[in-house]
Amino acid sequence: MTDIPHPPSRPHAERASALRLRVEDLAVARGGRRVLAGLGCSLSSGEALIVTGRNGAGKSTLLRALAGLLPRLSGSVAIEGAAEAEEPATLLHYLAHADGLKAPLTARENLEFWAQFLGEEPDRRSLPPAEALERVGLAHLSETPVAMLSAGQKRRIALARLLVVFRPLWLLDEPTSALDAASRTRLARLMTEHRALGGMIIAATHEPLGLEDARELALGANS
Ligand SMILES: Nc1ncnc2c1ncn2[C@@H]1O[C@H](COP(=O)(O)OP(=O)(O)OP(=O)(O)O)[C@@H](O)[C@H]1O
Repeated sequence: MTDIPHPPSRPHAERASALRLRVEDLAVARGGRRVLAGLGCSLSSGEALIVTGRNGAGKSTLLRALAGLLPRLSGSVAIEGAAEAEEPATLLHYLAHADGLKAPLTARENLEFWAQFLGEEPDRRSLPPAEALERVGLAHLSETPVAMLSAGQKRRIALARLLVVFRPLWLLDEPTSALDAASRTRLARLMTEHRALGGMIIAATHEPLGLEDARELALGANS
């Protein structure tokens, strides 16, 4: 077990509970073709939004645009209630299709890397890497190089990354990909806990995620 103390509470933690994501008239193109147009939605602390639609409908495109990884043709994405100094990118985690892990490093080392890389604002809701691994049921693989893990185990470490630095907005692209039934149950619990801490979740999925009271944004009618 890694002995890393919980970081102290900071004002950042208090502000997060009053945040609101507001998306207005968003348009995004991929490969020169308009994929999303006139899209609007809003999300407050504790709320979740499920993004659905057929293959190619634009779910990943939406998440990438919200994460600031794709330029907008038009429209706006704002996180209201954040301090001026806080860039939107520092208020969110983006879980992509790729797990973004360093194969030669152990599960624990990967999480320690992310905790140092992302953890510029200590928050009492951030978990030490060892505890984050426990929460995804991988404490026993803490010292195993990621290169030796299965697809589902890697996905669970990528999910543990969300826990080592608290960020209010989770953007999850098919988060259950490669997860077995027990891991899906754990993920549902983690999402419920994140919402209870004042977090917001937008998840693109083809499957039920066990997110209670989540609203749905169905893409694809005109794409
Ligand atoms: N890198 C890219 N370059 C050009 N076009 C792309 C690129 N990635 C996706 N697209 C196109 O953008 C559109 C939306 O793709 P996107 O990946 O957002 O769909 P999706 O709803 O997430 O699909 P899936 O359910 O298959 O994951 C598709 O028509 C796709 O062909």
